[in-house]
Amino acid sequence: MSTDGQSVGLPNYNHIDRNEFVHRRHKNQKEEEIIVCTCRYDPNAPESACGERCLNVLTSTECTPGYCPCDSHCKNQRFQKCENAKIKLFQTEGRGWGLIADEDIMTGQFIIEYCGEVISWDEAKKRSCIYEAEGLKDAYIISLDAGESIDATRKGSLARFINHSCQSNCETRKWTVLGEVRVGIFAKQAISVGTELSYDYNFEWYGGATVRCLCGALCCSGFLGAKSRGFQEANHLWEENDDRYSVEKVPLYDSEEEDIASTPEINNDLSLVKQEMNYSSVSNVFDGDGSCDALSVEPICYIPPGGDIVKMESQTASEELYPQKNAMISRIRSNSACRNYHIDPSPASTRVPQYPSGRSKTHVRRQVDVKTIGERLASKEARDELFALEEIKNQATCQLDSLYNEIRPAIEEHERDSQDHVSTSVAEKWIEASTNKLKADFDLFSSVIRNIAYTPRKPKENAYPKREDGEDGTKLKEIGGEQTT
Ligand SMILES: C[S@@+](CC[C@H](N)C(=O)[O-])C[C@H]1O[C@@H](n2cnc3c(N)ncnc32)[C@H](O)[C@@H]1O
Repeated sequence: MSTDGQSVGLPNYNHIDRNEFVHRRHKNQKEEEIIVCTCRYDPNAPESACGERCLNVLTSTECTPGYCPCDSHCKNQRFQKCENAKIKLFQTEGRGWGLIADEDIMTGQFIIEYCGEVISWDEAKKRSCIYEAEGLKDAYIISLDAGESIDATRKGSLARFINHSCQSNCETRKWTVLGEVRVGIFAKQAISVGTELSYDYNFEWYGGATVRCLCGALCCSGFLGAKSRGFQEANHLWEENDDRYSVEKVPLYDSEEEDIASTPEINNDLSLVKQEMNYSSVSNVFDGDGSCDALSVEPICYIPPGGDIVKMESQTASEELYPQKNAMISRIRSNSACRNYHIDPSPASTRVPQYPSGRSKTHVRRQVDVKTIGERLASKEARDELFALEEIKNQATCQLDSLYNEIRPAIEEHERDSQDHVSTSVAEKWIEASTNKLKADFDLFSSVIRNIAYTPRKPKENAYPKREDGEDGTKLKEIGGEQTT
């Protein structure tokens, strides 16, 4: 990467290429936790070395060096080997620094890791207060999960300079690397050299500042976080020609403006915000993640000089403590696994319901009782045919279930991110397994019907198991009576 010779005015931060753990040590990955894929390197097929079909890739986990069967050919160690795309720092108009592609980038390509200090959530809140008090305007904290965040304010990789866009060309994804979750920036689409990189911060807005978004996209929502529920509930957005109220003053924090408190009143020509708000600075915590890439903003806290942290529950409280300023913290609403493959989630999630904990429910189907039906048929050929077809059906069901479990994280992630396409290889695998299952079902059921209709039955007394009612007619009812519980 290069800075185009423009290091003057660069923010003061330390450049790092690896996360630094502040409140704990990096996990020591135990040998039994290492997942070894089944790929075999074939010099004639480069994709064989941990490409799209690699089990680890499918679960957003990097292969562990020394354990991958493809050894040095393994292509699934992009974070570890810093296989970054060529990118360049540049100065935007009004949004501070940004990054542009310094080469053509392919869809799905890993661009760079979002590195910083890994801190606890409490520490993130504390720091955001401090940054706020120090007057820092830009937010660099992203949340990893409910307990931890990455703060790239003081130490970080170049990913910290990627700006938000409502029509982004990148996304953040979480990957497990050597036992730790890491966040990477990936291309959502092909990106030509010279194009600015951006991702959707997906701010969740809980109150406080309204920050004008300067992404310039046609579909721009006007403010950072404007699409979030919190923002929409708190700020009535006025439709064109809606003149029930005239709004004279719509104070906004514009990221271009140096001194927010001295910003003149602005007549906002985008969506008019009903209520008057104080100018405020965005506290410097944000998130970047995949899809996701959600930047959530919530009121944080105020540290009285020498005092304890006070949680700001409402704007009123914050106004008292920080006249003209509201502290906010933002976090990624991030994926647990990335979208390395794309699949329509609906059939799978319908097929395998989940407990709230995320554990799969066993999907119980009351099946046609092939054994009972077979035992009651007089013809051995008919019985053998039924049992053989039942076996094929069971195998197809097992295959589909294990495939589903294999790619479940991705499917769930896909559901959250509403991706509109899936990778061909996974889609093909899924379609093949589903088709096999449907065909096996069909073959079995049609064989049952055919044999019941055309095969002589054993005399009632020899029938097994003995039925209470002993009526042959019940068998046809059973066949048609498959139901799901
Ligand atoms: C992670 S930093 C991005 C890098 C930043 N531009 C810099 O110079 O360091 C996030 C901050 O950039 C600014 N920003 C990013 N995208 C923006 C946008 N679309 N509109 C307005 N400000 C934006 C906001 O101040 C935000 O808090």
